[in-house]
Amino acid sequence: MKPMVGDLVDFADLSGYSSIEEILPRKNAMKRPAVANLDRMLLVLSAGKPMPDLLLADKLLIQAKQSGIHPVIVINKTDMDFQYAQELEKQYAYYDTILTSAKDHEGIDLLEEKIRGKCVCLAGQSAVGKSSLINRLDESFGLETGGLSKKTDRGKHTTRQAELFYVENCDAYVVDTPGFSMFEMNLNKDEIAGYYPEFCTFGKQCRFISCLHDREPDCGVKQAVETGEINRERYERYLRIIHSLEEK
Ligand SMILES: Nc1nc2c(ncn2[C@@H]2O[C@H](COP(=O)(O)OP(=O)(O)OP(=O)(O)O)[C@@H](O)[C@H]2O)c(=O)[nH]1
Ligand SMILES: [Zn+2]
Repeated sequence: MKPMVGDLVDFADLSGYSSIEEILPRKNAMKRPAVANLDRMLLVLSAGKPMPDLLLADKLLIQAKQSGIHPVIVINKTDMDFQYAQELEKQYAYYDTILTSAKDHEGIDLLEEKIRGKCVCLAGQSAVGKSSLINRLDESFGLETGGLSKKTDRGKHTTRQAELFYVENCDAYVVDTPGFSMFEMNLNKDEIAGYYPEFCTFGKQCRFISCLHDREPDCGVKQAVETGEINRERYERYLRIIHSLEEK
């Protein structure tokens, strides 16, 4: 077994260095970012540049739930577009969500509440502000942060590897991870809906137990999309995910 960030290990203290003797059993592990033993995954979205890739966000939320890790959505850069930040919050109304601005030191108290006494990772695209938020938790970390590429308006991938920090005033372990955009899911299309908290409520009204909420008649989820109880954009991205899995 290869060690992962977040692993608990038995180690031997040798002169000048330590050697891992055994990796202890993991309570969970995620593939992307590759981190073990998490209590929470903090999915960081940007309300300004770079514009959030919400398909990636939805896939990461599915992965967290599949791994048994509670996701928290952190909508950062609220100073750039507060209205859009609120729109995102609405779109993810079924999730635990906080609004922050690492630049203006806003919402850092909420972030502290979410991580207190826990082991968490910050995940998401490059340049959404993961390292900046960790710096706000303890300025002595002095993590390097990066701007956006002028050409593409995308992040520059400043953080290159996952790294664990201990935040003393919250008694929390926080993993900073490199931003990424590509994400392949290893799931069957009929499993996906079960990872959408809003679908679980309305799916009970579907005529068919195995309803994929796609082309089936009398579908509770589709009805809830029509009445606005389920966010249409979330639903349309769900269809993109299951159709891409069908093609595979
Ligand atoms: N306006 C604004 N800019 C921010 C905020 N948070 C971070 N930034 C800026 O966004 C850029 C990227 O921040 P990082 O903290 O490096 O982002 P990251 O998510 O760690 O990026 P990677 O390490 O590439 O994955 C930097 O120029 C930060 O100063 C914020 O709340 N508001
Ligand atoms: Zn249905």
